[in-house]
Amino acid sequence: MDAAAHAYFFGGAGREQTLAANEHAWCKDWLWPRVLATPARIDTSVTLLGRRCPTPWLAAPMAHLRLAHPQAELGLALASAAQGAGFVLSTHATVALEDVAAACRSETERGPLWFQLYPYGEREDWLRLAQRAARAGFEAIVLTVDAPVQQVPTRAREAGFTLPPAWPQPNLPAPPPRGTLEELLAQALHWDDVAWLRQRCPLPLILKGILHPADAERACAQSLCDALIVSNHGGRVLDGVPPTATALPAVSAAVRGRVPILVDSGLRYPTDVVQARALGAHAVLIGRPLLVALASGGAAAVAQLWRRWRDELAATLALLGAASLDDLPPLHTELQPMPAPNP
Ligand SMILES: Cc1cc2nc3c(=O)[nH]c(=O)nc-3n(C[C@H](O)[C@H](O)[C@H](O)COP(=O)(O)O)c2cc1C
Ligand SMILES: O=C(O)C(=O)c1ccccc1
Repeated sequence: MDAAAHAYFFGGAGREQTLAANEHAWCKDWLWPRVLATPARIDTSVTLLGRRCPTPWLAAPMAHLRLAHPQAELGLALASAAQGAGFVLSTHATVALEDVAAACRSETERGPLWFQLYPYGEREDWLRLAQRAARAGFEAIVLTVDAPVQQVPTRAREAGFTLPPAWPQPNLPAPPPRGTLEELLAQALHWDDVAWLRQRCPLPLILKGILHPADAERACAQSLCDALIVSNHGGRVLDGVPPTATALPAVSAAVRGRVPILVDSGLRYPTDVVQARALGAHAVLIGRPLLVALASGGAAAVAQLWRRWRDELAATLALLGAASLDDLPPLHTELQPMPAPNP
């Protein structure tokens, strides 16, 4: 991949403080292992929106994957489906959503297949695209709400990143705003737009990009979503916002079990998934590690990554004495330093 594309994929907003903090924040609480308690069998599955998922992770929606590898979104989706991982297709994908759904259909042990929606154009344009995704076989719409205004990552700007001419983007609801601030502000989504879409959307609606517990409370109180994703967009939108590991417990407390919570940004090891789970998330999305795999070896490398993650998650659970993710104790109570037991 060329240097400018690399800067686009791996960069963040501003001075990349949030980008850096995301990864570190997953290692704040210690995992307390249990000995002589190894389960005979480990189950890595979770239940999400009434569906059994073989693994607790999905590939995060990422734009323009053809820049990373010619197999692009098709390779990432197929390898994910084959390894029991979920996949979220970006509005800015370089492959038609129908082709992605068709490629995944024959995988029997696949994870959830969701479509990420950027609400360009008019409300009817968003709805038409959601209906198209439903017809193709997608199982939910992920509405990204955290990036009404977004700039190209600092290092990508410095590297002069631009998309090649005639770049394929077959799933746009309408032409995206060209990028003047006035245009972006005028097109920004508001709560009443979410309510409008939710009433008409043929699929479960998931809000992506919640960090503030008050926003989570509002989404739940007004029944505006079927699930929400705690995300800071991998540190790409507003530098200086908290890492998601910091926001997650507060969001989880605000949600009070009303909807399932997913989280992304900075998860790099299966142990981070255990931390996320213990802090209140039901499942996670993984972004850039999959880009590394896709760019280095296409679908085969992605499949290898997911297999390694599943093995490592199973090993982690075994060492914690948990037979499944449902069997884990909550981190912040049981795994904080505890008073020494009486001798
Ligand atoms: C290159 C790139 C493109 C992205 N494109 C989108 C997108 O089109 N839609 C979206 O909702 N999020 C997009 N994201 C954000 C990811 O879905 C996700 O929130 C983030 O990458 C997770 O953090 P991680 O990369 O640290 O795992 C993108 C992220 C990257 C790195
Ligand atoms: O780069 C991104 O993170 C992203 O979400 C995006 C937004 C608009 C166009 C392409 C990607």
